[in-house]
Amino acid sequence: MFPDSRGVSPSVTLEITQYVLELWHEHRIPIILSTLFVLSLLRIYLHTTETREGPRLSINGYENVTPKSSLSPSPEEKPRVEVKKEESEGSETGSETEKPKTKQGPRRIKGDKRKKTRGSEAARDGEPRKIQILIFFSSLTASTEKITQNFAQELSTYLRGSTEEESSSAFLPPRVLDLSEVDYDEYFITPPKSEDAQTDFFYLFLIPSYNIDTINDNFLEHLKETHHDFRIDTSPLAPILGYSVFGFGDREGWPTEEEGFCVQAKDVDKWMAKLSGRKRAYPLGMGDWKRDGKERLSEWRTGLVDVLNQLEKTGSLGEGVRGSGGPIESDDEEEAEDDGEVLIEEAEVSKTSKGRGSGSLEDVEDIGRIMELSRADGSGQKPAAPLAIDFTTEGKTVSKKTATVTIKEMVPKSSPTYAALTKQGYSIVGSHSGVKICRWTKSALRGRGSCYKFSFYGINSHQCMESTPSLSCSNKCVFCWRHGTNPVGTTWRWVVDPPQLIFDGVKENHYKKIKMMRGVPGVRAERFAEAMRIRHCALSLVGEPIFYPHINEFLGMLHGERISSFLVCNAQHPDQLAALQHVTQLYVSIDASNRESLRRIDRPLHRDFWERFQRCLDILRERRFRQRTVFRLTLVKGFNIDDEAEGYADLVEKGLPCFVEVKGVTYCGTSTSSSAGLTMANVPFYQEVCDFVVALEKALKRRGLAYGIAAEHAHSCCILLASERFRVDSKWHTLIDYDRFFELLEEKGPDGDFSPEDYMGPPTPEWATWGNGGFDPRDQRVDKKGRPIEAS
Ligand SMILES: Cc1cc2nc3c(=O)[nH]c(=O)nc-3n(C[C@H](O)[C@H](O)[C@H](O)COP(=O)(O)O)c2cc1C
Ligand code: SF4
Repeated sequence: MFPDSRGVSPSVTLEITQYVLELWHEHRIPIILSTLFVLSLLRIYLHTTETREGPRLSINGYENVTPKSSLSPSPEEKPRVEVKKEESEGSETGSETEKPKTKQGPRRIKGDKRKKTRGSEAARDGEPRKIQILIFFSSLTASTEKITQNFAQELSTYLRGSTEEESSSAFLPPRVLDLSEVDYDEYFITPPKSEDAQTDFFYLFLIPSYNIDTINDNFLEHLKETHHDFRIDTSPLAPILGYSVFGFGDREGWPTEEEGFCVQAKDVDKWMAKLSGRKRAYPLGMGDWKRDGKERLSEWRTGLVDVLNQLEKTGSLGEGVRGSGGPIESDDEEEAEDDGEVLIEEAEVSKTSKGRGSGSLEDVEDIGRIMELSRADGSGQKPAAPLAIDFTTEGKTVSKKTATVTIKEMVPKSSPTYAALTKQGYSIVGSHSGVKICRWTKSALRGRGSCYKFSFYGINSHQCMESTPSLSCSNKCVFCWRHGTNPVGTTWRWVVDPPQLIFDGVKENHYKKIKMMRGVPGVRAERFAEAMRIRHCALSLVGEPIFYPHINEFLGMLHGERISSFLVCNAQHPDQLAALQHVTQLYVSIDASNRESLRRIDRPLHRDFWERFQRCLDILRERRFRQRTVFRLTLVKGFNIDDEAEGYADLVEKGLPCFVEVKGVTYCGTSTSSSAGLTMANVPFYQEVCDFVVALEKALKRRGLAYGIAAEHAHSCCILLASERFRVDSKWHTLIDYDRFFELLEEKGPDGDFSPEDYMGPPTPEWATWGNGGFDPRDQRVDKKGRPIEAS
């Protein structure tokens, strides 16, 4: 054997190797275990000392996160406003050293790479977050530019306070950006990058409209292209916190929106909704720069400041806006439903009935429902003809059962009725009251037309609250759109909630629902602001309002806040009707012209329903010079139209109401009101309603009664006959002077002696009178899909 190059002989090497192997075989287990232990320690050490930048998925409020001193020292962050030019933006908003933290798909076409890591996602735990408002404007003749500068200054003051000490908010000074100078790619393909990854962005736009080629067209084209570019996410601006648009226009040249008023602001609003994933934080505002521009802008700013303050506090834009609670964004009109609209609808009934079938049927009034269920008997077959049911014929069971009933809540939270009603959009207040925002309120907020009560009586639908203090009723009308879901009873036998609780609750819930409309496309800032003041209350929703034992106190509260009251009753409670104090307008539903027909249609619970009905007409007649009385007729083809004009004329002769409202029943829903056998075929055409009204007018004239056809609202198939008492100098005066009504109430009290003529309003507008259709010319008519309908 020769020694190797280092002078070690091979035999020695072999020995060493054998020795090492022996050692290994002997101690390998402890060696492996110790190595694993050391590696684990190392791993733990590295893990605990690593800098973590976990994603922050939701913003949980900005309040108190930024000490004022941390925002104020930099001159850049003082409450100043300046027009940022394209060149100066780069250093502020983009940081080339900032690395994207998540993978980026091959979507960008130009500009910087899209970085999914936006401010909020990259936030370090506990570090303050900031909100940067960017105010974009365009201006050709410089007026918008000037307004924008002032606006930014004001907004800064409102959000940050006017002094350094006060500026402890999360808001950075707003930045004003001229759309003719900014690089669109920097702001409108993705939100800009913030230097510190701690800033979220909020976009505002002040846009004048031009029907000539301007920078607005380039800008809109860019928004449109971005949205349609298949390589870019359809909502690439979704990371911004929200946006809102205000438009300037000139009503002298472009009087209405259809004629182009503020058309480009509307377009910016539309495209920003798409690009931001519908983060409209506040409705589109519009102003005429020569007339109400400043006023509208300041109104818009007030609403905006509310939203921004909420954003700072909660990190959310509030319900109704995408990304913040339940979005109700939709371009589709919701199903028709309101006090005036009697709907044939059944969709919910069977479901609810099934739900109640599980042993919760305790009241005799539910016999109707039981009967329906048994009729349906699982076969799903509809009865061939409407059933004439007098529920009071179940007399024995009635007395037996009601005698044992203890006082309970009308609609307990745990009941299927509660679930069914809330699912349908009602807010249940206390245990027996409800409020729901009607489709006309939503429609008016979007400038798409008000209900017939605007045309006939001057009620602003967007300022109207639809509610009832009693969800229970004593009829089971065949066309009742909540038939089967609302409780029924002949007497009040439930817990009674105090009126103040109901009053506060219905208002609160109404406003909550209005606020949820903030992000809905087409809602106008001006009407939205007005809607935050309820001026009318339609006591009619579902159920029988005068059933509530404290109805007069409740009315007093409404009137105390100058909220008018339109109360609809079913002519089954003469005693309560006789005790009713002043309401602005008192309705009685007249669903048939004779006893048999009334039994078939209203399916009353009271045995003496016809006598009760007659007594109510007598009371109405007595009251006609104290209350503004109205007969409401709902026409259902095959039930109460044919040959009944004479019978109705007799009833008018008996009750001598101030007005007779005639309305065709409205069809809604996928199936018919099967329990009653109603179908679409029972819905009269408008022409049929017109023919009926003409026949009724003739029948009244034949009786020597001075009534005439005063107004119409073809859109909702409704026509108004009025007593000649409301015709002055050959002009109909169906409108109401609400201010005068409240003055009279204050002067004379709720039982005071004053007559409907004392608060008669100005003449009915020409467009609402008979023969002119009745659609509010301020609004845009749309079809069911929201497409504009051209005026014929
Ligand atoms: C040529 C021209 C076209 C206009 N077109 C419209 C229009 O289509 N719709 C509208 O509402 N206002 C229109 N206006 C009114 C402007 O929008 C309004 O004057 C606005 O306040 C101008 O803002 P600016 O001074 O910042 O450019 C137009 C004004 C001009 C001079
Ligand atoms: S009166 Fe009020 S609640 Fe009734 S339909 Fe009109 S806006 Fe709606």
